[in-house]
Amino acid sequence: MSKLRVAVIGAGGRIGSEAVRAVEAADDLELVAALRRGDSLETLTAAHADVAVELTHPDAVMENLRFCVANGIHGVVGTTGWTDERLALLDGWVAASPGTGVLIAPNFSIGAVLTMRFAQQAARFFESVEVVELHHRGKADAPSGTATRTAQLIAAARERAGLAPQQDPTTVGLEGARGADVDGVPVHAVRLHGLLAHQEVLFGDSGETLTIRHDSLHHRSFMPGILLAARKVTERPGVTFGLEHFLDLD
Ligand SMILES: NC(=O)C1=CN([C@@H]2O[C@H](COP(=O)(O)OP(=O)(O)OC[C@H]3O[C@@H](n4cnc5c(N)ncnc54)[C@H](OP(=O)(O)O)[C@@H]3O)[C@@H](O)[C@H]2O)C=CC1
Ligand SMILES: O=C(O)C1=N[C@H](C(=O)O)C[C@H](O)C1
Repeated sequence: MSKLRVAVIGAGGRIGSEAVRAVEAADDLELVAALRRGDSLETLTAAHADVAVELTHPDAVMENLRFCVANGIHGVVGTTGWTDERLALLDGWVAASPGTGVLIAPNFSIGAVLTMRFAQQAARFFESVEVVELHHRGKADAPSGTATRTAQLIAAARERAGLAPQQDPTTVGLEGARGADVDGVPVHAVRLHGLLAHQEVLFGDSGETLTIRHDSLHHRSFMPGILLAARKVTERPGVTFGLEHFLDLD
């Protein structure tokens, strides 16, 4: 059987370089291109890539995806910075390229995907909830894509359960002291040398708290998710948001 032809865009980066090694090590995948900043996207078509793994920067991801989708190259996207406007744009491109699939995963690590799922399950049982994400100093953006997604999923679960919005009677003496408001869920971002990617979801109610914590200690933690997505995205036309849709979690 012929191997799936995979390219990595952002191959010189922290996660991109790990992805290059992971694709090279996979028996059923062939690394056909490894693009760094400044490399031409035409390399992807010249290399007949089936799938492009996009791991660059929020400023670069849209142009890269526009090119891939227009050329029928499936996308596996880890780059952050997703907004409703960006998703609508991508939806339009994909609609014009039938059969092409794009998976956007706020987090490729299985533990982080489970954290989001567990947080969704817990959300309706607790009066209050806050998210703390902690990352390395080189991170491009704040809050993390994972924290934003986690907060959105929690907020939706609370709303479905008919929970009242969280009240915060605190007087804020300094702007930012209570974090960012993501759909009513406070999200706090820590940037610390020595860390990689970590998240705590803190739930509280009368006389008890529940903390769900996940730690990515090495970029290897994202590789099984990336490889799985590369293998499955070719069978999933359209835009999919979240690796959980490619996993059997139930
Ligand atoms: N979904 C997930 O599970 C994960 C997502 N991420 C996300 O992935 C993205 C990258 O993270 P990280 O690896 O830490 O960042 P890095 O800065 O280490 O790597 C990004 C790389 O992309 C390169 N680059 C920038 N623009 C382009 C372009 N147009 N074409 C090709 N290469 C380009 C950069 O080049 P240069 O160095 O010259 O700027 C850099 O080498 C971030 O958005 C991050 O949040 C990270 C980890 C896990
Ligand atoms: O920049 C990172 O490092 C990470 N980015 C993603 C995010 O913003 O959620 C995933 C993971 O947290 C690592």
